[in-house]
Amino acid sequence: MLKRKKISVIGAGFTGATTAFMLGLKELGDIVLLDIPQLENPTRGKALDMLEAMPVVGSDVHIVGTSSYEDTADSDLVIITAGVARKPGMSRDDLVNTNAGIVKSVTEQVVRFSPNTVLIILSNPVDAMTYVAYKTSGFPKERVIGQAGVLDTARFNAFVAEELSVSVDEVHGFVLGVHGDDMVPLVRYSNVGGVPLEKLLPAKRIEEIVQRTRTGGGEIVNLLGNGSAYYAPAASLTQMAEAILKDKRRLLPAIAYLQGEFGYEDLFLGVPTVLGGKGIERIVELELTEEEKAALDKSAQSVRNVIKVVSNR
Ligand SMILES: NC(=O)c1ccc[n+]([C@@H]2O[C@H](COP(=O)([O-])OP(=O)(O)OC[C@H]3O[C@@H](n4cnc5c(N)ncnc54)[C@H](O)[C@@H]3O)[C@@H](O)[C@H]2O)c1
Ligand SMILES: O=C(O)C[C@H](O)C(=O)O
Repeated sequence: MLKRKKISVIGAGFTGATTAFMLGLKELGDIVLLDIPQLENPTRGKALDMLEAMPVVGSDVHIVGTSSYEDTADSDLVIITAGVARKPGMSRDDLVNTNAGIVKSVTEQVVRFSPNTVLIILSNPVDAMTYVAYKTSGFPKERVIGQAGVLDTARFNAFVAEELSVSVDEVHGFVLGVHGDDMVPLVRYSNVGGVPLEKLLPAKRIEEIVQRTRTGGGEIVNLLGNGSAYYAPAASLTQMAEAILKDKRRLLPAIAYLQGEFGYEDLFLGVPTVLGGKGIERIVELELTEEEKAALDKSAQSVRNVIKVVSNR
């Protein structure tokens, strides 16, 4: 019999709990949901509630809630969502000091019990938090990955599908760069059923969709009033988890450590990657126009500015 995969989700708040549930629905493995000791009972309660949903959906997975890192031992994949979320009027970068401390301490505990795991980081500002997890873990670069591009691309795809009234299955966007207002939706590489997007929508409308994508997280923060998005982020984490746990080798945008790729050194940035059993199997370099490269340079600079804050702590 095949051994089930083990997935730990650290942080049992909105994104963590929703992700654990989606992982369960997709029967991707046994799940450990962890939060701080003060929230041990609610965390156990959430996990038990999810476990009781599994017979209804026909998923043979175990789900447990805990505050003890021992329960996460020997995970195949650990997803870090621990940290604070922004409120209206804040930028993701405003969270840097609080979340850097949380991500560092969480990563230390995780790697103690799961030295061979793959890490996916969600906590914001995520490009810099992925850097913190990388430095703290001492893991090889292919096993430390940040989530941004799948979500940013999903937002772009959702807006395009609505605009053209076509299936979301047909829309293939590509959003690279920082998870912030300087992200880079690559319109030239976006298509609908193989037809370049630029042939289907006027440039002005595409630019409006690009702008809405860039500020997509903030749009939800303003609507929610107290917290940030979690359904689409959880779906994005689940897609990445599936690619890794099933060694699917999907070409997805993810935050990866760059050593010369796209002309950047010692930097975590959203780029096209192949995700498979090892984590990041490879980075796919694209040919960029001068304008696209300038936009990616701006993106890289905004990540560097936040990493500087983290490095000087
Ligand atoms: N990268 C992305 O695309 C993306 C998308 C959505 C949210 N986020 C970020 O993810 C983070 C979590 O968002 P959320 O909506 O789930 O927030 P939330 O407040 O609902 O949940 C965060 C959870 O982390 C827990 N936590 C805090 N410190 C911890 C620690 N030391 N150990 C274990 N758990 C700890 C909290 O108790 C809380 O339950 C935020 O930083 C948010 O900005 C990123
Ligand atoms: O916008 C946020 O603060 C949360 C997340 O990064 C998002 O894009 O939804």
